[in-house]
Formats: sequence, C-alpha cells, structure tokens
Amino acid sequence: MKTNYLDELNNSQLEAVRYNDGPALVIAGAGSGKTRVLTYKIAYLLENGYEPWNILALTFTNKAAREMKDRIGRQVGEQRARYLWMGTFHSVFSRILRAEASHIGFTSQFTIYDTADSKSLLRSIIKEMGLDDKTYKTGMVQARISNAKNHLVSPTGYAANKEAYEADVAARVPAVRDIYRRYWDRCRQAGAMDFDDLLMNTYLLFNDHPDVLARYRNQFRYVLVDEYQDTNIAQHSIVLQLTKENQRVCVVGDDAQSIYSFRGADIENILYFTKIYPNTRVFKLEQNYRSTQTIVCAANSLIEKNERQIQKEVFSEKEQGEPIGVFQAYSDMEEGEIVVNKIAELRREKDYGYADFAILYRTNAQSRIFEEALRKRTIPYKIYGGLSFYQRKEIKDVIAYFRLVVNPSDEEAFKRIINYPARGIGETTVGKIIAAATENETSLWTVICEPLTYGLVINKGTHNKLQGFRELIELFIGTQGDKNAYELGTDIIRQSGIINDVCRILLPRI
Ligand SMILES: Nc1ncnc2c1ncn2[C@@H]1O[C@H](COP(=O)(O)OP(=O)(O)OP(=O)(O)O)[C@@H](O)[C@H]1O
Repeated sequence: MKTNYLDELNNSQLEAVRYNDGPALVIAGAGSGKTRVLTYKIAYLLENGYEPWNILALTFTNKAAREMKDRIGRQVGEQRARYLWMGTFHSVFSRILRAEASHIGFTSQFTIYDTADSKSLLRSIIKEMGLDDKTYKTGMVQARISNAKNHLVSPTGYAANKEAYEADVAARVPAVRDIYRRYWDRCRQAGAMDFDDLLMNTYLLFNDHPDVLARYRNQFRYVLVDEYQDTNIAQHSIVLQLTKENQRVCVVGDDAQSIYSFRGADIENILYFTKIYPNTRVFKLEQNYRSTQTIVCAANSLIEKNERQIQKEVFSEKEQGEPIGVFQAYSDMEEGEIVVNKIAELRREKDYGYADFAILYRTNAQSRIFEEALRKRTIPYKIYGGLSFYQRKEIKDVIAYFRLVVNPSDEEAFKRIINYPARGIGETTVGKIIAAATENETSLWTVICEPLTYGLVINKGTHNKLQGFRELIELFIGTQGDKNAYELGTDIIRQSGIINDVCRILLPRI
C-alpha cells in the first residue's frame, strides 16, 4: 500500500533522502534507519524523474536487495521496481560481464568458480608445480591471490611488485607469484572467473573499453551503495569509474561497523570519501530506534575507543532497559548450559516465547555445543547460515554436470564429475589429461575430445571410458536447446547414473 513515506522519516533521514544534487555520504549508526533511508531515497528518485533502469543500488547480500526491492515495489508499484538494477556487487557485475564478455576474451557462458572450486584448482597447481603443500597451504595462497585481486593487481603487476615479492619471501612462500600466474591462465582456459575476478574484470572492462564504460555511465544516472565501509579497493574503484563524471552517488555506511578488513575491505574508503568527492554532503543518522539506552551506551563506550573514526553521537530515546549481564564460564560446555538455563529461566519468569531469543556465536563450529544444550532441554531451535543447499555434495555434483554442458572448458566441473559416478577413470589418467592441457594451454575437455592430437598416452580401455564420458556430455549439450533446466536436470541425474548411486546409498542392503 502506498503511504506518505516522507512522514516516516526524522529530519536527518529526510534531508538524506531529498538531497540528490551531488555526492552524498550517509553515516548511519546501527539501527538508525539506514535501510529505510536507502529504500525511500530510491522511491523518491523514481518519483522525481528517474527511470528504474537508471538507478543502480549495490548491497552486500541478495537478501537485503530482495527486501529493499519488495519495499520499493509496495511504494511505487512492482512493475516499476522490477526494472531497478539492484543486487550485490557480484550479482550485478556478473550480469554486466555476461553481456560484455566478448570484450575481455570470455564467452557469456563463463563459469563462476566458488571458493571450493578455486581451492581445488590451487591444490592441483601446487601439486603440479612440485611445491610442498604444507608450506603452500591452499587457504593461504588463495588469500594472497584474492588480496592482490581486490587491490586490482594482476599476475604481471604482482610479479613486478617488489613489496609483494619481499612479503612472500619473508613468509617463505616465494612461488606465490608463479602460482598466481598459473591460476590466472588456468581460469581463463577454463572460461571461468572466481568471485574476485567478477570485480577485477569489471574494473578492467570499464578501464580498457571507454565506449562500454560510457554506455553504463549513461545508463546509471544514480548509484547507491550500502555498507560502504566494507567495500574493497576494486569495488570502490568501479563505483568511482561509474560516477566520477556525473557525481550522482550516495553511499551509506558506518565506519564503526566495518567487519571485513580481513578480506580487503578498506575503512579508508569511507573516511576519504569526502576527499575523493570534494563536494560531498555528509548526513549523520544518530538516533537508534532498535535498542534500549543501556545497549546504545555500552556500544558507544566501546566505539569511542576506536583510534580513527567519524565523530557521531548515537542515542536512543527508548527506555533505559535492563542492565547487560556478563557471565564467565570455565568451558564451552558450561557456556552452553548457562545460556540455555538463562533462556529457560526467562521463559518461566517473564513468559517469553522461544522466538524471543537469539544466540549469536562467532563461528559455525560453535553451534554444536549450544545445540546439544538446547536438545537436552528439548528447546526447539533454528540454525541460520549453516550448510547451504548449494554446498551439499549431491547438489554440487548435479550442478557440475550443468556447468560442463554450458561451458565444457570448466576445469573444476570436469574434475568433479569425470569419475562420478564411478566409471573407472582414475587419478593417474586425470593427471595426464591435466598435464596435456597445461602443456598445450587448452582445456581438459579439448584434450579428451582429441586425445591423439594432444599426445595423451592411455590404454584402449581408458580411451573407451573417456569416450563414453564425452558422448554422455555431448548428448546433454545436443539436447539442452530443446529442454528446460528441469528436464535437462532429470536427464542428467538418470543418464549419468547419479540417481542410482544416491539410491544405492540410501537403500537398505539386503
Ligand atoms: N524515523 C523513524 N521513526 C521510527 N522508527 C524508525 C525510523 N527510522 C527507522 N526506524 C525503525 O528502526 C529500525 C531500524 O531501521 P533499519 O532496519 O532501517 O536500520 P538500519 O540502520 O538499516 O540497521 P542496521 O544497519 O543496524 O541493520 C526499524 O525497525 C525501523 O522501522
């Protein structure tokens, strides 16, 4: 239902919503109505001459984008809201990259490697290069490469960078630059981009193709960015590419809530925003609507110790509220019990429902202790952010088939399913295929399509098995145009033998 939303804003929120003449930085304390401001600002732009496709809003989660789009839809009509460009950096940029892939040497069917794919490829490379995998741990190597990409440093730039090399030598991993080069080439051969590439390649696309950049600059007449404190150099640079000329940009964030510095987010971005855009108007949202005064004061007392910050006075007009309790436990088991006992006590005394409680912990592994304690007391609970559907083995297997059908060069998908379900193609054969592909700078798929051309030395039996696999994938490739994803998925799980394999595991043995 359409409401007069401007009435629902306090003065600073209203000013931030209405100011659209130049760069705006909205510093928003926790619970101060940041989402409300972003949502209403977009609605306001739509009512003041902007078309939905002229607005680009970048968020940090798809959930946040969906929720904002729904809210805006209620305000301006779903039909209009549908055409907004709103999503995470990664989803919006992958959409742009698919449309412009040919400019940067990819096809629009490129695969996106998730973290597990990247790690698996790095593991292969480290092995092929004969490096010690205890020194060259995949997680560490991946973090270094990711850090380079988030700073827009290519393998060539990395190899030429004395500082990076010295840091690697000091950490006793001097070969990182060679691994990076190989990883980069292999992703290209596989027609694949990892998450960091989605940012870096967008930057390169805009940087190297001024005509393409001009088109998107023209289209995105207003750019909004949420959680700006967590943007990294790559994200920040793309925003700058798009908005340097017309200066219609609004970023919202809170320097006190920066949580991603470990993965390249740079607090400098928000602190120096006003330097990069000298005409910036700064708006501060300081009233917290979510928490009691006690909680806001406790948070302020910690934040005031930050050495570098943008000054603000967060306050709450809610009641004082109950004091915060601190309990010490001797072990994680005891901690679980204290928390669960407290829940039981509060439910008894204050008549709270189960849904009134939330338990926060730092890492997923800690959930088990709380789960055990809750189960002991038969308290129902729901876990958020556990293993996602798409991370389950069976789903990843089927998706790998889809990936290979769409992009046969995809190395990680290939390795995942070449012998799944088991078809007698062992690691030695896969090693030979990888070696031939690397030597000839081509994909694994090309090698198995023409094993003789690429000098693949295998016996007749293995040759037939590879041919069987190839024919299977070609069959799916041949029919994909006539089938929808559901039908193709059904063919894949039946004809590849996945369904039999899964049922064999599930069926009781007689
Ligand atoms: N002007 C206002 N008057 C009354 N309530 C408000 C106002 N602005 C925001 N709120 C309420 O404050 C709460 C927090 O708002 P919102 O979710 O937009 O904050 P946020 O700044 O995005 O929070 P965070 O960054 O901590 O996630 C919501 O319940 C919202 O309805």
